[in-house]
Amino acid sequence: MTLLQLEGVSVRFGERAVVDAVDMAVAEHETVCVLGPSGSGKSTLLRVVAGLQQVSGGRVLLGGADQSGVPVHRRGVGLMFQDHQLFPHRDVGANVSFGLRMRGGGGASYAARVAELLELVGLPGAQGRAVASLSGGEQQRVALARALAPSPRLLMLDEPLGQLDRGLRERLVVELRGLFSRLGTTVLAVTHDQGEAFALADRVVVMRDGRIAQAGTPLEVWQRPASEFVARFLGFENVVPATVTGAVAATAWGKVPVPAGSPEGEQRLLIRPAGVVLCAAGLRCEVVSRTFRGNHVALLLRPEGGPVLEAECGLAGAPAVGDRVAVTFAPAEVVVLPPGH
Ligand SMILES: Nc1ncnc2c1ncn2[C@@H]1O[C@H](COP(=O)(O)OP(=O)(O)OP(=O)(O)O)[C@@H](O)[C@H]1O
Repeated sequence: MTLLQLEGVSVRFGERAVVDAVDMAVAEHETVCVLGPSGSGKSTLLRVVAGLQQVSGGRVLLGGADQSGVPVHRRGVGLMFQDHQLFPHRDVGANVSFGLRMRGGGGASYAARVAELLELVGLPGAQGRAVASLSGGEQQRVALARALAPSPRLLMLDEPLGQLDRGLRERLVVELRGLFSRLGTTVLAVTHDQGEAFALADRVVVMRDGRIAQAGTPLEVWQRPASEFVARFLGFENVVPATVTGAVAATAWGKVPVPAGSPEGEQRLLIRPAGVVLCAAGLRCEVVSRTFRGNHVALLLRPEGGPVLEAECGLAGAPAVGDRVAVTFAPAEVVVLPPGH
């Protein structure tokens, strides 16, 4: 069942279309992350769904009902912003119950519900704590409890973990995913951090200049970026012009095998770092840098021809900076990118 449907939604500020004829759907119980560089229109899209931003064209439907003219508080959506917007002078309990008061209802039941929500977000018994005494991560949990309090049919998160340090973000993202799947929450999140989006989402939507550049599962988008823009946005740097003939592409790095059925002719080629394989004989390179990344080593190589290459190798036997190595290319990690963009 589709919960949220955007049909040709546009938002123009003056001449400029910040959101440009976007079609998008979010199914019930699904988590969709909108991903894109700063200024690509992500927040504007969320604001449209929430009813905080008028559309210049198109429709927003929630549960099949057109939302034009429906005010924010009648849409049944929960919002959590980057700067969590907690009331600094109220305690945790008051901040969470604010979410319930907005909806109205019995005061007596608040205490039990607040306790339940704090339990849910991993802050049991924190009702009486001052907001100012909480760490950034704890404040984020309170903001989440507040957003979840009225049981919104759609929870919207804008850069939910934006200000937290990386370690904490990685932990919270796993917790959030578990929580949303337990609660069956439908989530629309926006972030510019692809790691966060990929960890959280069932489906990601990559935006560029107000348009959807690609939509798909994290795996689909990661494995088959639809354009050079998406590939580079995901952090892939090994992209070069190539002439594809059959199963081989001629590039500045020499001949590179491509997957069977790849389009022929003048193309752009992406080689994921895992596809740049150290070997005894092949394209000769010098190791410019190496970075430990937990379970592998990321290498930057300067080949004898062509631009620098990003490669990956195992921890054991990783070459040192300045070493001379040779590489070949694994076709499974090579993608012929569609032209344009
Ligand atoms: N009220 C407004 N009036 C004019 N321009 C606006 C307004 N709101 C947003 N914009 C512009 O629209 C563009 C998209 O903004 P938006 O906040 O949606 O992008 P974003 O992808 O969420 O970026 P970020 O990741 O930096 O938050 C930006 O260039 C912004 O300056």
